[in-house]
Amino acid sequence: MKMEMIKLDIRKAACFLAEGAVEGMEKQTKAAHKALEDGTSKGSDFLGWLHLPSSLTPEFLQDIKTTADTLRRECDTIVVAGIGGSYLGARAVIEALGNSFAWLTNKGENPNILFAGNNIGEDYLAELLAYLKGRRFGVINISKSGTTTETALAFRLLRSLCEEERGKETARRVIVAITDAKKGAARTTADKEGYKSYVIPDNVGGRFSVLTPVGLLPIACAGFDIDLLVKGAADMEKHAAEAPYAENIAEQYAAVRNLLYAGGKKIEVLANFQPKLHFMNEWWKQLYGESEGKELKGIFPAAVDFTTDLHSMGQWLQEGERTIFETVISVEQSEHELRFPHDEENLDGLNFLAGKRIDEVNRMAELGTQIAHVDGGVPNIRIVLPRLDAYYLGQLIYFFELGCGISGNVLGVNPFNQPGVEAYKKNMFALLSKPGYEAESEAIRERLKKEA
Ligand SMILES: O=P(O)(O)OC[C@H]1O[C@](O)(CO)[C@@H](O)[C@@H]1O
Repeated sequence: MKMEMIKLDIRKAACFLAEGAVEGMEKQTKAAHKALEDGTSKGSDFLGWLHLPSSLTPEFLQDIKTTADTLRRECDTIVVAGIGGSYLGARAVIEALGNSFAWLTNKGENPNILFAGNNIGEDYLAELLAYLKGRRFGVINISKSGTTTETALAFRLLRSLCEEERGKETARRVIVAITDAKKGAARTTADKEGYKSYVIPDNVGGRFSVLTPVGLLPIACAGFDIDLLVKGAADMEKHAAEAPYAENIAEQYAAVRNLLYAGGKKIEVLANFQPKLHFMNEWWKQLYGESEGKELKGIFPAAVDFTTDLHSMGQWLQEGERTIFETVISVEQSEHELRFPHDEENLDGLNFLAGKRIDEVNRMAELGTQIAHVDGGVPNIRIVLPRLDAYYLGQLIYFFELGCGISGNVLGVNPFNQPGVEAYKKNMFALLSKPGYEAESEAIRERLKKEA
């Protein structure tokens, strides 16, 4: 199979900017990229993702595959417990590569991968436990900090059911922990129980961790090729390190989005025309949202699935407030071939499409949308993938990560922290009277009384 590089087309965005504006960003963008390479960027303790793809050894990847084989042999269902960066990357890749109806059509060749620990929904958890009862299930418990409430809660429930259903000894073989090297509940339990465990490197933040065991183990468990995924990322890493500005797609993306933002485009809408990319949207939203939304700055990352959402959000996108730009992930080739059917009666008047590839119709929907939105005042960036496979997803992941690091530096924020996430946690713990939060508990109760 011929391997190409994914492409970025910024022409329909650059036409909304002053002539030469993108070229004029070269110095600033290159400096922002260099700050990552030199380790002088804000948040430079968290640059472990930058050369991660090229540093993953065959031995390390083999170890992940061996663990995945054990889980695949011993489980018909694997629950991935994690939230944010501790599950979105794995889910994005698994859904992009998998059959859309995998959980219905699966005849046992692959375990079903389910996700938990990403909400506090009592019904969700109760229904999950009811489903797992009597099944040969295993758990991958993922938490960098090892202290996240949502994940810890799910893990308590899953571990106890797993031990109950499968016995303590088997549970030890089918529970795997991916967490900090030393601290946190997930680490302590894993060491005490003798679970197989992997370390999330200190210098890789959750949202940049998909190419660590956080993403690689669930993806390998689902039966997908992690060697190819990592190769795609490593090839993009090499491209980005060497390419001049005009050809450097991560730099170009970072430059254009910052220019659009400075010109009043406060919202970036990531769009796809393949339903399988829905969770890629979700992963991207966390990556850019947590990295740039701080110090009262940052593009708001929104996302849509087309053509589905053209029938719900299409009106707003076409004629709403002109503060948005669109970034479309475009896939050139689909994996199956299916043609538009002919109908004798032609009641819907669609026989003019009969015999055409459905993909061709989708492509025209994509082009028609681009023309309409650009005419409606929405700058458009296109990212083109030859096909949806592990190799090009690897490229896409690294492209987005690097683009994000560079873009955050251009914006002038620390792209690698997320202090704002603590605010809700602090209030929730105060409301639930967590030991150590006595003063906060009292203050928040007083406040609620006054506001009642
Ligand atoms: O892996 P952890 O430590 O459980 O964190 C999960 C997610 O929660 C956050 O820390 C926010 O609270 C994210 O940055 C992270 O991806």
